[in-house]
Amino acid sequence: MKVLKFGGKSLASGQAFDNVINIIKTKVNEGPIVIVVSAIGDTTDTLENILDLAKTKQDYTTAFETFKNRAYHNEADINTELEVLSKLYEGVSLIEDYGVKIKDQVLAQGELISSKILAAQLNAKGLKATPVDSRQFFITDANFGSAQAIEEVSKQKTQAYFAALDKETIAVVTGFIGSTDKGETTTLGRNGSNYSAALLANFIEADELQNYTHVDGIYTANPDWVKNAQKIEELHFDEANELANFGASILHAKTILPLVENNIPLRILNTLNPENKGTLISNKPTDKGIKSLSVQSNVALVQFEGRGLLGIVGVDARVFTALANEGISVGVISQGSSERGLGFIVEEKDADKAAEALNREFSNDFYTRDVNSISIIRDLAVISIIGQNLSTFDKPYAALVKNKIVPILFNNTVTGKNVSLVVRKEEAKKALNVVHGQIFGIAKKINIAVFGNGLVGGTLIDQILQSAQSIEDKKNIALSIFAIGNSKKVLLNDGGINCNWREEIKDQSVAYNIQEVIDYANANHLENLIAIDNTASGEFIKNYIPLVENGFDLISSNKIANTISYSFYNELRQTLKANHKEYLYETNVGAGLPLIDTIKLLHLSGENITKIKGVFSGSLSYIFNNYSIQEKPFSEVLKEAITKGFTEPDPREDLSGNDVGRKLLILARELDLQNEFEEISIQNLIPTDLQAVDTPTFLNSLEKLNPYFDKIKQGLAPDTVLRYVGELSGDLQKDKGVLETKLIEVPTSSALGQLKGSDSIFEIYTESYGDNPIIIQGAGAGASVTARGVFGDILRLADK
Ligand SMILES: NC(=O)C1=CN([C@@H]2O[C@H](COP(=O)(O)OP(=O)(O)OC[C@H]3O[C@@H](n4cnc5c(N)ncnc54)[C@H](OP(=O)(O)O)[C@@H]3O)[C@@H](O)[C@H]2O)C=CC1
Ligand SMILES: N[C@@H](CC=O)C(=O)O
Repeated sequence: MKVLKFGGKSLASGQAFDNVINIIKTKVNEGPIVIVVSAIGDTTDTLENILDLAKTKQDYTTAFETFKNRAYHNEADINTELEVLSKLYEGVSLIEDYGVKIKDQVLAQGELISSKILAAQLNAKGLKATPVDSRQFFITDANFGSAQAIEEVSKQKTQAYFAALDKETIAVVTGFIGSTDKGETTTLGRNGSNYSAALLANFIEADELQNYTHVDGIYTANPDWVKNAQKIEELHFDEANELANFGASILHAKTILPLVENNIPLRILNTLNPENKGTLISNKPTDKGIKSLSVQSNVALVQFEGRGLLGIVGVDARVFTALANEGISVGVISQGSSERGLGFIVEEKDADKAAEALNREFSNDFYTRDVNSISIIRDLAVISIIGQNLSTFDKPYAALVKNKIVPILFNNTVTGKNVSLVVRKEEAKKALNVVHGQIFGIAKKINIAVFGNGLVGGTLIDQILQSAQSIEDKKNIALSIFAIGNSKKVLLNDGGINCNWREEIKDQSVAYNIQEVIDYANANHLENLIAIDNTASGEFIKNYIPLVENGFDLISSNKIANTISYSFYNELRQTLKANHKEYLYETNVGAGLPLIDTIKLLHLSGENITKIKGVFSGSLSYIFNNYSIQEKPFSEVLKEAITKGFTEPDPREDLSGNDVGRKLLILARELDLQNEFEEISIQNLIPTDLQAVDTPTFLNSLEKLNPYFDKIKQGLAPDTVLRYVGELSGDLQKDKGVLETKLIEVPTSSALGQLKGSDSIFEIYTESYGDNPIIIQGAGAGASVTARGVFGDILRLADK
């Protein structure tokens, strides 16, 4: 025998109801079945609302008429139930009050109607079915509203009923309701229909209880909140019990126990997807480990503090007695060993009542100043990690802090198998996703905002979109670009921007400021945030600190933030530290070459770097490598460098030597030198008349550069070429180094003279390496190598 239980939602819509009939038709061919039903759809709420209208002397009759006229009420003879309701409502409206007994009688009509309608429908489809009022065999205590079955007598009556029932007839039994031994109607409380089904399965020793819901089974987290939540195939009774205790809405602790007694498996199934095998809960051992995350929203923290409470016996007892007297249930509890304060979680609706009860109880202690405050923090949520012990809690906790979510409280259960975190309600969804990703090893989602979609930024976006799937497959990291911003507009998509971004940015982008992007990320609960600066803007860097303070890690190809004042450089790093955020900028020197990381590691390991010199600029390398040996005008070679994407957006940043100066300064600061940009000796290669004009004018006047550079070239000695070099020297153990950039003449046969294309070369001299420097050489400019370098920074951050 199988017991099939159908919830209210399964019976509410046409499609679901048809599925219910089809499921029953199929199951009845496989063996004997008994059906348990809840009230249809929102019936229970509606009946209660009408009751309240009647109590408050409002027009309850219109609402009751609407209820009676529901189309599906024509499908069975439910006059008795409607008559009972009519009388009860009339009585309540007369006396303007009702008690729990009346309420139970009213609500019970929902299940009675439901069982009649389903039985009638089954009969109409040629199956033999009868509605069964469970009040005749579920005998309960008199705890109206949340009654408990008296098992022995209920079992006997149930078995007697089913023994007498024609074996061919399908019983459609009302869930949720019972009666006292005096015949008064009771209801079985929250999840009552599931409890009825479990009791029935126990009493008739069913082979399985199949609970048809509107979801495919139990998930690792609520799939409405966590997109990649996974269905759990099998659970042990103990694990299901834990889940039920922590508020999994499908389960209720008291529904598991009757099944455990007779070892009856419970399968959670979906009426709308009956082919799915759902979740099986049985006594079969399952892999140990974390099973699920649950969230309890709408809770508040009551904080009770008193300096005079240390060592006083009985304070906690008074607190909880005062709450118990008000019928207030307490969740997470926290008390430090100092005994100076006690914090506990209650449902939001009970918070004021709890505070009032404590104020009353401790009024005298306020007077003596032993108690000094009772306060409430509202709008909280509790996230429970079922199956988590503290020994492996470090990663989810660190991930939360990294995402700027610091739990207000956390505790673990005495069994050591569950951890509960109290967080702000508005952070709950993000927190749930962060913890879920960490615990279940499901692709860690990285949400990226790219600022600057020019040569480097645009190439980076394309690279990310092309590689995202393979990175997710190989590294379990899901990269999602949720924002692309330029100097005027931003394109936003919390689900991830796709390959059409160039079109979309034209049609769908909007004017913005940085706070709007931050607000968007928060409103959409986006976790693991990275902001990437691919601009060359001195304005944009003003956004770095707000971004860090709002939970973003930073990556930049833009060199400005690292080369303005040393005080900003320090302030940024302090902000990063205070907010547990990272800033990576490997492409600031040598584009995609691994230079900054190498210098950082050498310095950190205590290696004494004595000098760094070389050709730092990819564009100037390209320009002088070619101009020195080709018969082309300087302006033409410069145009080639611009077209190939080697130069800065304004190429004067390169020709002025500033870009090389910045790179030198960035390396110097990696060595803890505190130089300022103004202290760099820079040879500017731009004739004075072209230094102050705007960028378009300069770009239209490139030929004016030719005489200046021709003269330099003509002065070259035989077998020499021009190279623009940078050098960091001096006593690098002191506060400041000597930084210099200049155009020099080198033998064609020398290492520098042999450079080709846009190659940069960096010679790093250290104490251990002596006269043989570490040499790093390779393409020092170009959108694609630079974007690849930025991509490397993204993966470094994502891996942390
Ligand atoms: N090219 C290379 O080889 C290397 C470049 N870099 C660095 O990469 C960065 C980008 O260079 P590149 O792609 O060539 O530059 P581009 O000029 O091609 O692109 C710059 C982008 O930044 C945007 N932008 C400008 N100001 C702002 C602002 N205030 N807020 C938001 N967006 C802004 C521009 O928007 P709009 O179109 O609206 O103006 C544009 O989308 C530079 O900092 C450069 O130093 C680093 C290493 C190597
Ligand atoms: N314009 C720069 C690009 C990289 O920083 C250069 O030429 O090196």
